[in-house]
Amino acid sequence: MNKDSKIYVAGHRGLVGSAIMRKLQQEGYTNIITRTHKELDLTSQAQTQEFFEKEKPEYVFLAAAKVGGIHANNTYPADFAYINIMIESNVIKASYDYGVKKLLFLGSSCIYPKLCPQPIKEEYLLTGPLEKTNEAYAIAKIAGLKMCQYFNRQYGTKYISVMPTNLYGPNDNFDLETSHAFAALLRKFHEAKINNKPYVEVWGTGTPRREFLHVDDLADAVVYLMNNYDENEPLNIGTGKDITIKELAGLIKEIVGYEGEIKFDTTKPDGTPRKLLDVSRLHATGWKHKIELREGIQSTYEWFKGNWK
Ligand SMILES: NC(=O)C1=CN([C@@H]2O[C@H](COP(=O)(O)OP(=O)(O)OC[C@H]3O[C@@H](n4cnc5c(N)ncnc54)[C@H](OP(=O)(O)O)[C@@H]3O)[C@@H](O)[C@H]2O)C=CC1
Ligand SMILES: C[C@H]1O[C@H](OP(=O)(O)OP(=O)(O)OC[C@H]2O[C@@H](n3cnc4c(=O)[nH]c(N)nc43)[C@H](O)[C@@H]2O)[C@@H](O)[C@@H](O)C1=O
Repeated sequence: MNKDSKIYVAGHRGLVGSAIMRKLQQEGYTNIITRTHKELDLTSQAQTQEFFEKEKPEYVFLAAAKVGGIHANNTYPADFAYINIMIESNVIKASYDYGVKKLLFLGSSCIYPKLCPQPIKEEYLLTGPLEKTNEAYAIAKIAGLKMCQYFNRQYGTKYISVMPTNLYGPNDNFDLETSHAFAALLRKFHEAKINNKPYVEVWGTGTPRREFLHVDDLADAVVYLMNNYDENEPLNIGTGKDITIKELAGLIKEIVGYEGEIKFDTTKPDGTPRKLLDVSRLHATGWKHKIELREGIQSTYEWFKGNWK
């Protein structure tokens, strides 16, 4: 990308899209175009085609999607499959039709089989059954990354796909029903502290292991990869380190300064037992994360206290 290349960030107000915006602006990119969901519904083929025809972006970061935590994924599988497949199909096809030079597609670590060997290498894709709580979303994301590869093969496009681990940071979704674990736990411990609640409820058994990456690191990685990665194979993005949900809850509790108890609600699902990414191919590109988890929790908590309402 040149500093004046026309860059479309789809989903620019979300957790990932807003971090990509900050990164591009910091690095001096001056020609970024955006549309809110209300201005452009990417599930509409007609609206998407019209937008690409008019704007003709040169580079596309596809960070618009229907996203949510374990409960949302498990409750609304039709929405997760339908909306994501529509957005991907429309943006990928319009990018081809209107000559986009390069597109970066955001997948997710949940595309890998539920009981994969750990750490998960990119080649384990489609080698076993998926985790049921997010199967619909995973199927949609697999369709997206495969479609990128098929367009590259048939039409010679330059589409790359990345598979990030669980993300957190500013502009996350803190709704307790639909959010991911990190955001929910940060809010729960904060509210329990200010309301003097005797305990915080953590879903599931606390034994599942997850890998957490700060979204500013993710944005740094995707801008770097847009400029430096051209392979057809999807690339994992993570830290290469994981912890249990119980350990995460303990860390957040400590950083928030909450002194009550933690209770586990085992009526809630655990999801996949472990999904630690193998990041050796990512490291071989020359990129590595910078923000460690403790520091990331601290800065996200500061952001949350100042910005979340
Ligand atoms: N969060 C995570 O832990 C992870 C996220 N990812 C991937 O990163 C990407 C972004 O996720 P994240 O930032 O967390 O999600 P968010 O929910 O924070 O943001 C999604 C964005 O997509 C927009 N959007 C949704 N539907 C439409 C639509 N029909 N038309 C136009 N825009 C739409 C939303 O706009 P609006 O707000 O106006 O509705 C919002 O800006 C996704 O592809 C996700 O799979 C991958 C791994 C982990
Ligand atoms: C990124 C990834 O995110 C999703 O997968 P997930 O990692 O299983 O999602 P999660 O972050 O919501 O939960 C992680 C773990 O944490 C536990 N947990 C404890 N307490 C709370 C809690 O209060 N809220 C939530 N949501 N989970 C909690 C929860 O029970 C589970 O064991 C995919 O659907 C898919 O969208 C995807 O790609």
